[in-house]
Amino acid sequence: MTTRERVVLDVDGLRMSYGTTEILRDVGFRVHHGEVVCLLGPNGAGKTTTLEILEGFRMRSAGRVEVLGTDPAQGDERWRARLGVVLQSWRDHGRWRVRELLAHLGRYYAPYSTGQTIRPWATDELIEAVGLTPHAGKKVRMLSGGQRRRLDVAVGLVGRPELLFLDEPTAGLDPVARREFHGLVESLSAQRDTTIVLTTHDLHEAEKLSDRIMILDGGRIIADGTAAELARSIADEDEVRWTRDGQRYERNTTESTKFVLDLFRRYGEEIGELEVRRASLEDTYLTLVRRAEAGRAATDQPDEQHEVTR
Ligand SMILES: Nc1ncnc2c1ncn2[C@@H]1O[C@H](COP(=O)(O)OP(=O)(O)OP(=O)(O)O)[C@@H](O)[C@H]1O
Repeated sequence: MTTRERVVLDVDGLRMSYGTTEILRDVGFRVHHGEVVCLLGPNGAGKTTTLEILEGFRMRSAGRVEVLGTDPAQGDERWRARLGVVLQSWRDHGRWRVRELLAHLGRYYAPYSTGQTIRPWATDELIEAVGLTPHAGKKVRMLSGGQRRRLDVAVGLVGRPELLFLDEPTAGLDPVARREFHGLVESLSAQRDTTIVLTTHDLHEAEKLSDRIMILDGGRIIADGTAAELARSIADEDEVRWTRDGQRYERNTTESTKFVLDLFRRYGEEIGELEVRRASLEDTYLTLVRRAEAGRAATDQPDEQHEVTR
């Protein structure tokens, strides 16, 4: 078995209720070593709940969950040290300075170093990787929102995790910070050592970063595949548009590459303004969620919600 085939996350029949409200009804998926998987879904679909269950922070109502071969409900410190978590909400360490905080948190991971993975990540190197070098000596409460988010990411990475959970990691980041964060995820993913599960509402980000996209809606995974596979599931035709002799043409085809090749063979340089358009991830996402919601509309009854603490 290659490492790429190793199952890192194995979820089957996962259910979760808050009081009488069932949030997750039947969630199932697998994630393999080295994959970057993005969990999409409308507000309130249960993405954070799912991540919290996988991270061992929240107890599920039913179903089978294995994370790095362990049920998170029984995960010990050694298991936890192999995970990195970037939560949606900030847990305050306002009085700490950035470098001190990361060095302090890093010490927890030192006993879990292995021959292959030196833990923790060297503090200044990590600070550099998340673009916080100019702010390394600042108190956390003096950081801007985006700088805090970078620190959140550093906290998630300090133990050089095998499996990294990122809950809306780029919320609040400016375009430059967002681009840098994407570079960081891409470099982690290129090494194929870190498996990454992230949630985002930025579909461009999802498409750019992930090997696979899962859409959670109505308590179930309603789609699971690459962005191209999901697009094919709603429309198996691409739209080809071109101009010739000042005239505009349009054609839908399932074999756009062959079609364009034939077009050039026939008309060569007469062809101008060629465009091949596949359903975007946004088109696909909206169609799949609308379809799923339409399917449920007749049967769903709104429930009362009760707060449940961890
Ligand atoms: N502690 C809690 N007690 C009761 N209900 C909760 C609790 N936490 C979350 N919920 C409810 O569970 C549902 C799913 O919440 P969750 O935060 O998992 O969704 P999400 O998909 O991450 O949403 P978003 O995209 O808005 O972050 C929501 O309806 C939310 O109100």
